Amino acid sequence: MAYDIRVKICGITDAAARDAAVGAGASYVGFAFFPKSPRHLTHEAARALALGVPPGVAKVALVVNADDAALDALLAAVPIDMLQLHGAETPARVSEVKARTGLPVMKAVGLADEADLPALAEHAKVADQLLVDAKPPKGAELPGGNGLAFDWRLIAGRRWPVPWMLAGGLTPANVAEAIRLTGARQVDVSSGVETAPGVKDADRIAAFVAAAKGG
Ligand SMILES: O=C(O)c1ccccc1NCC(=O)[C@H](O)[C@H](O)COP(=O)(O)O
Repeated sequence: MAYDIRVKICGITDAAARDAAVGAGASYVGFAFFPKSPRHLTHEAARALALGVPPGVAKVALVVNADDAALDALLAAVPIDMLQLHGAETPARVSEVKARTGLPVMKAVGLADEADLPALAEHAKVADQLLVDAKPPKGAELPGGNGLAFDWRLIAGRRWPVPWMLAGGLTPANVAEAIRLTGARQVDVSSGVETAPGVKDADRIAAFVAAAKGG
């Protein structure tokens, strides 16, 4: 049976991956703007990729603790539909970014244990969506996109008053079980559809979307 699960393919770095994501039925494509990331894009590269995304597929820009000048420059250069704040942004900063940009904002919150859950509730008061992700290990280079899962039982049965997306260590092999355990209606993947950091694989993207949608 096929389910109405919405999929985001994050960290797209080339046209082949973008087209694979769109062709497979992804609802969102994510572009990363974080220079330490193997998925980092220049504004020029992102603009070219974004212009090839059809209507109906949301273009998400992932930023980390971006200041106003960085956001202004990004949005002047790249046609974006949603911002994903993936750093230590506070709820107040989420509100500021929404007001300044006029774009919907998805706030990523990393989970390792129960102590991390209140941050989700706080951000749910201001963000348009939540990205419920694994907390990066101490000292990690990247605040996300590490291919690590958290214990999905932490959020089983929990709900927030805004749409949310499950992320962290998802793969074509485990995404159906993750959806079953958590009740997620949206899922996000980066590492799990790559052959190497930053190198997306079209077959893995297709397999992930099919597995997520129950097909
Ligand atoms: O992907 C990156 O390199 C990255 C860099 C800085 C902040 C976030 C980053 N990625 C976030 C994601 O790709 C996803 O939204 C999420 O963390 C899941 O990633 P993965 O566990 O690799 O599927």
